[in-house]
Amino acid sequence: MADSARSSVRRAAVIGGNRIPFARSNGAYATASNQEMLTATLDGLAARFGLEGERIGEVAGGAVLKHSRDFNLVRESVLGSKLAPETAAVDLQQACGTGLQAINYVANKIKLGQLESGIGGGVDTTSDAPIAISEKLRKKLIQLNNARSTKDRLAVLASIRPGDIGLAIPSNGEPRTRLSMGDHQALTALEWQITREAQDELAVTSHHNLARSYDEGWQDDLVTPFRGLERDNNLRADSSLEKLAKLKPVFGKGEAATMTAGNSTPLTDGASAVLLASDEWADEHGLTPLAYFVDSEVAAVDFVNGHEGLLMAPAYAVPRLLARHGLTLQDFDYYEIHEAFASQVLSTLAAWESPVFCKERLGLDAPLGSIDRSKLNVKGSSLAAGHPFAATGGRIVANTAKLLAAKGSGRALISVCAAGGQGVVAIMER
Ligand SMILES: CC(=O)CC(=O)SCCNC(=O)CCNC(=O)[C@H](O)C(C)(C)COP(=O)(O)OP(=O)(O)OC[C@H]1O[C@@H](n2cnc3c(N)ncnc32)[C@H](O)[C@@H]1OP(=O)(O)O
Repeated sequence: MADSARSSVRRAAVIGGNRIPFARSNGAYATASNQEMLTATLDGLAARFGLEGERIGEVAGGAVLKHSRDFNLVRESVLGSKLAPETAAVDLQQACGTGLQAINYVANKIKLGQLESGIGGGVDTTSDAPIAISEKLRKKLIQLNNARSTKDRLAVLASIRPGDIGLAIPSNGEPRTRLSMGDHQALTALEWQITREAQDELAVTSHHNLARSYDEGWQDDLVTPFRGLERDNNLRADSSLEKLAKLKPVFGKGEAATMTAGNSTPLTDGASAVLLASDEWADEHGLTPLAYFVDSEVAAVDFVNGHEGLLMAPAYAVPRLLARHGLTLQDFDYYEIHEAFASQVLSTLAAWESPVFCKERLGLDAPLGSIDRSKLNVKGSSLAAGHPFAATGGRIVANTAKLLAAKGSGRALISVCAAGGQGVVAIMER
């Protein structure tokens, strides 16, 4: 057991996690709701760990895209599940950091003695996205609802102009810059001189690693079949550099146009959940922890004024976490870096290797240095599995816990970039 895990007064044990297979949007789960997917995932966890009818301390989770009916999404999912109805639940949201933050929330409460057991996770669907009506029409409808007389109601109705009638469809854009996340990242990739070839190579490795993990039975903890799916349907086991080289760029312009549908995550639907507990609770339930959730850090960057790339916050969060634990970037057996885009991973790694970035932006005397790339996303990551925003953190933590358990002992670094210029990172150990 590594020092930082041992020194905690109470540890947050990761008992295990699961997820439904992830599906490309508008496909297998086109008619599935967030609640249906999260409930199925919670039921999967309950069945696997004998939690049916059991009161869990708290379930934390969320979705990035929510309908107004989903204001209490996690609690409603718990009520629909086989967990005891007395299980409390909370909704959290930090864009793609949601799942990892939910797990961090539960882990911290366990460490503080506020919880003995908890579940952290998340769900998202871009197929069942919440389409709203235009702002003007919405305001008129509120006036209509508040009108006290028929005359007032008719007056409001008469004031509605054809131009007021419209839809507000959620987009992948940053509200303050109006650029999509892909277009933002294309600029960052150019800044760090990340080539199309290097991005495609990372994408192929992700597909091959995930395909191998299925072949070797690693993904035996998925909740299957779910709506007919047995495995992530974005996975292309036959992915190759030649096939990826044929794809046209979809983000960025001119020399920034290096990102394609193949080296960017697809829009995805899915859910994940992870069971955490104190050592005592695990013992009482005859469950053996796979690993421990040691600590987490969050950072934000000023992308609005162009001071930093939108998805570069993990590059800042990781050194803070390393400093708190007296660790170097090389002190890890596994690196799980969420592949929002291949170039996001590569820009982050390049920044840590850069003496200028590390000195001027991180205030370090020496660069953090490079990582052993054979330890990176060894069972594939979001490029291959897909990225249902809030569900990615749970996928990564559950996978990392299994990796550490299989190895017997070791330490892993997790990094997840998020919209709004934020990043959530964590350390796990066994
Ligand atoms: C949210 C946060 O907080 C932080 C983050 O994570 S940031 C990341 C958030 N996520 C995103 O921004 C999603 C980005 N992705 C997208 O918007 C879309 O998937 C996209 C614009 C990149 C592509 O959309 P699309 O064009 O509908 O994709 P799709 O039709 O599936 O693929 C286009 C072509 O590429 C091909 N293709 C895709 N992946 C491939 C691969 N790995 N190998 C070979 N071919 C591939 C497809 O077969 C398809 O070919 P055809 O046109 O011949 O059918």
